[in-house]
Amino acid sequence: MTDDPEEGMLSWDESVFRNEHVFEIDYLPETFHHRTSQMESLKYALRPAVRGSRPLNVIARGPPGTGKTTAIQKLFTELRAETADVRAVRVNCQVNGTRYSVFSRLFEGIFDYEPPSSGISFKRLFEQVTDRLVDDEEVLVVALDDVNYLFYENEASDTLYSLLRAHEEHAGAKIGVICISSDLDLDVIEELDGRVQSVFRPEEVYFPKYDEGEIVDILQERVDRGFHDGVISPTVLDRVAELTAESNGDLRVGIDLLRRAGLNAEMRAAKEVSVDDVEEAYDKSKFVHLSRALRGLSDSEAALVAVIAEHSGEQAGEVYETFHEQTDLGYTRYSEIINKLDRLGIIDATYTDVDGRGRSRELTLNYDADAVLDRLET
Ligand SMILES: Nc1ncnc2c1ncn2[C@@H]1O[C@H](COP(=O)(O)OP(=O)(O)OP(=O)(O)O)[C@@H](O)[C@H]1O
Repeated sequence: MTDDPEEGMLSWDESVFRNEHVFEIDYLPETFHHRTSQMESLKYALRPAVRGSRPLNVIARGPPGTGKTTAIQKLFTELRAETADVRAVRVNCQVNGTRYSVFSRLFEGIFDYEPPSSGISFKRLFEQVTDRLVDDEEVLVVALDDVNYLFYENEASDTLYSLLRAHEEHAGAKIGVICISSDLDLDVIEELDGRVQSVFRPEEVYFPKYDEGEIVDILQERVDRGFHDGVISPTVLDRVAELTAESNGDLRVGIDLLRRAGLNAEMRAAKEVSVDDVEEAYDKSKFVHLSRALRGLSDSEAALVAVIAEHSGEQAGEVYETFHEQTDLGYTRYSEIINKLDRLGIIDATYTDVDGRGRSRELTLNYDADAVLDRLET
């Protein structure tokens, strides 16, 4: 025992973290446990590409934070290492929500530079992509990540039609498509046009929620890489896993919790993370899904979220007046945005009977208004 009050405290140049980078959003984990069968199914679908044939199409579905993107990234890295004759390109549809921008990203993935910003027609963009594939005898594997966003923008059928029928326009073009969706209410096949349904016969790969034991396993690995020994006790890790499981099993919550709890411990100059550090961190970490959904919104969509935050529980007609004053947008666009926000789970838009005026939609915010407004500002 010592009376030194500094005992057990972090000094200025010390950190609880061994490698904070492993908690960042774009960190690709080296080990990927509990996804063996999904990886096998995806490999089975992509195997023909390695032999120079068109791969099988795939729909990968599962709730947020269950490893879908990670699986594709790992697979694409392996594919690229295996052969130079396959181009594997992942397109983030939350950011590229139209057929044109999806093809711009494919162009970039194939040519390694962006298409001319002066704007070329879609037809020209499409031709350049397919010409190059045929000339170089390359197979293209496209992962449409967060494909649900293409559906919200009514761009899904056109995009898939162009990809899946590319060989009809340009003989010899070989393209396989992996659609990744975290919207479990979206029936991808059902919502496509008949002309697309007839050519899109995907293999289905499901990513279930991780259970608490699996979460502990996966996070233990992150803890070992990210923190110094003894910083996270088993009790603390169990609490992190419990809170992650409560947040729909979204692993992003657990990873964010570990990082924030580590920062909280450092704030106290403590060498160990306590359960209180975790509880405090959870006030912010529980909103990672919300933050991600808000980040992908356009200005007018974000404007409507802000209006609904101030008018939660009101009828769509009343909310429209405020929205229209602020943005000058018409009712059709307004309705489209409501549908998108509803499908993203940011709001609930439910039909109710209004006295004497028939049925109208009531708009309710699904999150705490201050939490939403804070995140819209940053
Ligand atoms: N089995 C696993 N092992 C290690 N890390 C994992 C595993 N599964 C997921 N992760 C981590 O969890 C986070 C979320 O994973 P990922 O982005 O792959 O989920 P997703 O299913 O694509 O989510 P969304 O549908 O919201 O896009 C990432 O940081 C990823 O590194």
